[in-house]
Amino acid sequence: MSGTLFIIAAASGTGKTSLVKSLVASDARLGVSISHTTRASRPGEIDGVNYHFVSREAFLSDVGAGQFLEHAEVFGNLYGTSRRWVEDQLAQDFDVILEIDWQGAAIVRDLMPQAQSVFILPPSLPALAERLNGRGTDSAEVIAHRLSEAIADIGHYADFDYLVINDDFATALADLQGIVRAARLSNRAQSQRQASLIRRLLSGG
Ligand SMILES: Nc1nc2c(ncn2[C@@H]2O[C@H](COP(=O)(O)OP(=O)(O)O)[C@@H](O)[C@H]2O)c(=O)[nH]1
Ligand SMILES: Nc1ncnc2c1ncn2[C@@H]1O[C@H](COP(=O)(O)OP(=O)(O)O)[C@@H](O)[C@H]1O
Repeated sequence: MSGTLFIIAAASGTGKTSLVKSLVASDARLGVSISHTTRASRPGEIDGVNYHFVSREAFLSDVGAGQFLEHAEVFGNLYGTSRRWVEDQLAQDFDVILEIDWQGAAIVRDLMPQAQSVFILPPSLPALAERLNGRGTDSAEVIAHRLSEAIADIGHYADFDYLVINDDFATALADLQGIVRAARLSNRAQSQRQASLIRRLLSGG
């Protein structure tokens, strides 16, 4: 049996990082992949905790070396998921969350069709703008760029297995916890079915 892979995506400012942080804190079997990025760190972000902050040259060299499970350019910066970390965690039966954009989600879905994907929606576009402004981490220009992409990002909602609305935070968190629980039960049922099939085949039945 291996761990379950979850993909979580949302337009910038929806609240995915906050939700994933609470989700992971509430569940010892769940870990979040720390992406590599060429984006500059925001005040308060820590290298190796929020992201691995790297130069464009180092990132492209890692791409050439096949280090990323997926990578994409988002808002003019490169982002990528470490292949080794994800594979190791899953092999050790830990569940893994990838907090990635819709392009990365499409790549991972092709590579690992068993991944469970969740798209998080904001309650409204004004609420999204308020959250991006309220976060206080980005310049007006960066915020405008993110908002201008929000509708296009949200347009990819139908590619995902689940939709969660992040209006009330506690409700959205409970929805995510429910999705994780259901996916684990499904994963367990599938491995049990395979195990019993294998037993039957090996016993000549
Ligand atoms: N494809 C891909 N996207 C990523 C990765 N890490 C982060 N992202 C996405 O890049 C976008 C920008 O992330 P970030 O700069 O942290 O801004 P935020 O979404 O406003 O918090 C978001 O959609 C993230 O989900 C990654 O490893 N791969
Ligand atoms: N349900 C919510 N209601 C109000 N504000 C929220 C909610 N969820 C998150 N936020 C706030 O919105 C801002 C953006 O959240 P963040 O997790 O950084 O979003 P994302 O990772 O999707 O860009 C943060 O200031 C966060 O505290």
